[in-house]
Amino acid sequence: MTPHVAEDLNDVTLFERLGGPAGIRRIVDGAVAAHMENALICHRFAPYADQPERVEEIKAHTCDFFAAGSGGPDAYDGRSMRDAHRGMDIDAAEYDAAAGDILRTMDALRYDVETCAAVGEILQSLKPEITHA
Ligand code: HEM
Repeated sequence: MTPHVAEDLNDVTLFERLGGPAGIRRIVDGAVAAHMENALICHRFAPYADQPERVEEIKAHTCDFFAAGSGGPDAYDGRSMRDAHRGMDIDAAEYDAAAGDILRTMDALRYDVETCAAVGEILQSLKPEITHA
């Protein structure tokens, strides 16, 4: 491999490594399905079981948020993470459960270790905004 090619590979954004909008959507679909089965947090999502349109909206916003935050072309113009979770009083264990669902979903979808680690770092950075909002 020539140095030039190696440099180009390093320039690939996280958004591209996630597989763009389709890849992010697969992760969000898998993570939400996992949240529904996760004993620690399923009660947070249970009220939406009979609101498929609202679930679709939340998923779409989450995809847009991850796309913008990973270097995608479109800006995220939705609510801040603090505003989206305000009043829920999500604790650290619940947060870690949700983050674990996302990373296990990525593992199952066979994302490489570096890409999972990059998402893990972003999730850690969001924790103070989302917990006890
Ligand atoms: C892991 C990082 C997380 C991210 C990136 C994230 C992202 C989002 C986004 C973008 C929305 C949509 C807001 C909207 O439609 O305007 C949302 C809504 C929601 N999130 Fe999260 N979230 C995270 C963690 C959590 C956790 C840990 C819980 C609970 C255990 C949770 C529960 C919810 C619920 C119940 C809603 C729906 C709120 C509503 O109906 O307005 N989220 N989240």
